Amino acid sequence: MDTSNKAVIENPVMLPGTEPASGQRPSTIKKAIVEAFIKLNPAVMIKNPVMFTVEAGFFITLILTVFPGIFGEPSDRIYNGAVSMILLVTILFANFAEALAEGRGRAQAESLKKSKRDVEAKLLVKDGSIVPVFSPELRKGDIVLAEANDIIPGDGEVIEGVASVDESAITGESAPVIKEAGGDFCSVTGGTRVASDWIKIRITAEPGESFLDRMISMVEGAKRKKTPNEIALNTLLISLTLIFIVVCATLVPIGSYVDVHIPVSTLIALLVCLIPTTIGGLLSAIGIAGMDRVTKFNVIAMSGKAVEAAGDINTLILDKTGTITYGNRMASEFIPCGGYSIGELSEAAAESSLHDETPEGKSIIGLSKKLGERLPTVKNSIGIEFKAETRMSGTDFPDGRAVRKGAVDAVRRYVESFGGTIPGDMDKLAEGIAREGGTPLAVADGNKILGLVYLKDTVKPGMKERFAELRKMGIKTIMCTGDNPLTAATIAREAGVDDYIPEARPEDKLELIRREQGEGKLVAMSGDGTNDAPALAQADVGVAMNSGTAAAKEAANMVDLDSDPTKIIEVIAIGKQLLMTRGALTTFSIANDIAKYFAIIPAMLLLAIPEMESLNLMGLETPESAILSALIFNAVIIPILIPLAMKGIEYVPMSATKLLRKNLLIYGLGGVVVPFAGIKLIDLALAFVL
Ligand SMILES: Nc1ncnc2c1ncn2[C@@H]1O[C@H](COP(=O)(O)OP(=O)(O)OP(=O)(O)O)[C@@H](O)[C@H]1O
Ligand SMILES: [K+]
Ligand SMILES: [Mg+2]
Repeated sequence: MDTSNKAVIENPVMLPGTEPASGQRPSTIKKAIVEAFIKLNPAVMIKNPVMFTVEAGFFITLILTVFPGIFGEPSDRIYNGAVSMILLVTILFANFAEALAEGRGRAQAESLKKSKRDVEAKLLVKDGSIVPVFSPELRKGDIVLAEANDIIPGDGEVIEGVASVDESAITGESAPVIKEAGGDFCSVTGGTRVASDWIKIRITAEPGESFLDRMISMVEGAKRKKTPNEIALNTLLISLTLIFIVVCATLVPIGSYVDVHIPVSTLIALLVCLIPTTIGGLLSAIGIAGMDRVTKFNVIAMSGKAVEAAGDINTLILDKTGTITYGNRMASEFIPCGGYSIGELSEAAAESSLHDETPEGKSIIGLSKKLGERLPTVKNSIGIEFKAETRMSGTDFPDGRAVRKGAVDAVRRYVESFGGTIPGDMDKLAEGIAREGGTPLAVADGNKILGLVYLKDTVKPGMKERFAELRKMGIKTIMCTGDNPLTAATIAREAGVDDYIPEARPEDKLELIRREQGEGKLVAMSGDGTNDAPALAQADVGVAMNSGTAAAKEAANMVDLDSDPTKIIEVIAIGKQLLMTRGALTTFSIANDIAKYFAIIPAMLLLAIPEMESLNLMGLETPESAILSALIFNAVIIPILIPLAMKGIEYVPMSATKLLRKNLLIYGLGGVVVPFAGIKLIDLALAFVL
């Protein structure tokens, strides 16, 4: 596979607000200009009622340019033409902003599509033979073989074998990752490549519904739905537009009553200046650019709503293994108790893991082999699969013997239910392991506990600093783990989370989220396992680790390609930025319109009653040039604000009230002052040119 297949998400560690505003390639700009014209189609424009109103104004003034007397009274053809052209440019500017934002996503989608080519798959059929088929023909449930250098033909779960897989086509990360059956590392993504060895994969996605498909349609914006926040704002903008249409229309009878004739072009100019065209023109670009920024951090957000919700998160709940830690819990030591020998323990531990496909189970077999243990035979024995509910796994032998291993409290209960006793030294030894942050597994043969397995896992680096950052943002972090209280406490301390909940079953994780939400909080959840899926679905923002299971990724509304649980920090910042940018530009747009009103109304009156020269407070040249200047300002403010809309307002952690005051001062007051200066300058320039 060539390296151009990388989904170039160029600089994953770039912080929000630091990205270059004008980092557009000329070809992207050229495409956006063409798109801006295509979007003039009224059937497309109607989706944006504010700009559609401007377009209607454009058509009316265009007609007036050709037939100046069509509405009875004669009017100035050149003036009508000027208004008409400025309106056209205003619409084009707004369309350009949207096209530019969409273009970025499309470029990303293109590089993703390159990794989504149809490949030949090795379909395994019932009689064990291999039939070559094309990847689009694969259905959910099909079993395929993927060997070294094969492109994995679809999303699925490894059911047999171990292989290293190069996922750079999707994650941009060049180091191959190990994929194996069982546990939380069994999911594979179509389009990635087997680097060595082989695996058998059960396909889990129907054609066209794969992870890559969802990713492409997301970054392409094809399935982009308006978020609740956008819908609310849109309603406000439509209401304002309707109000101003009524206001401008009523000026006609009022004018004729006092025998003042107001030209239609002037009325339309006034209307366009009054309706919120700045925010109306930039609104969708702000949303698209926000999603795009999330993708830049290697996070695939399945909805804009989730990104916005991230901006208001109060609580972050994290799974431990595979999320805060790397999740390759490896057996590192056998610690016998109750006077049993290490050999007896090692044998029972291996027996209990005969059918256990999880990394934990396999590593126990591995350690046992290393200690020279001969592996017991599997013949006729029955595997008891590990379940998050029972927190145990094991083997039942034909002679009635049952060996189990699992969380210490679970095995204790199991043994006690068969009338067994607990070795006196077990708790102390288990405590020792847990205190070091390890996970102790107790091993039982029938109703006897033979000892413990020491499972080691490593906390991902940099967690403490990142959680401290979340604290500064006012977000509470809670680690929720199936592990025992002591191990949980140690890892919680090491990672620096605010709180932890040990011995949590999947329903406990779900319950915790519901409880927090019940208190009116917005909750984010990071997780990787199938047992995290219900919680990921319930959370307002569910972030699945890319290393996690298909179920987790399916349930979540975001997937972090780097499997970094603290990536939520960037997503939160982007969400806040998105909400702030939208709020600030709305404030600016409305403040602007008020200022334009005061510039244009005196000019209108002057046009009708030239004696009222005292109304010309701004000292504008002629009434016509005053109106055209206001209209030109109204148009050019859109492209001037495109970089801000795309880049977003920089988010600095501070209290909400402080933030509001700051933004009101800058964008509210600024919005009132700027147009006066701008209109005056344009008026001077017009006088100079004409
Ligand atoms: N293969 C296994 N066989 C027996 N017991 C296991 C096995 N794997 C894990 N356990 C025990 O079950 C407990 C719960 O494991 P699980 O992987 O479900 O945790 P979890 O709920 O995902 O929490 P987290 O991922 O946050 O640690 C573990 O702490 C361990 O004691
Ligand atoms: K306006
Ligand atoms: Mg887990």
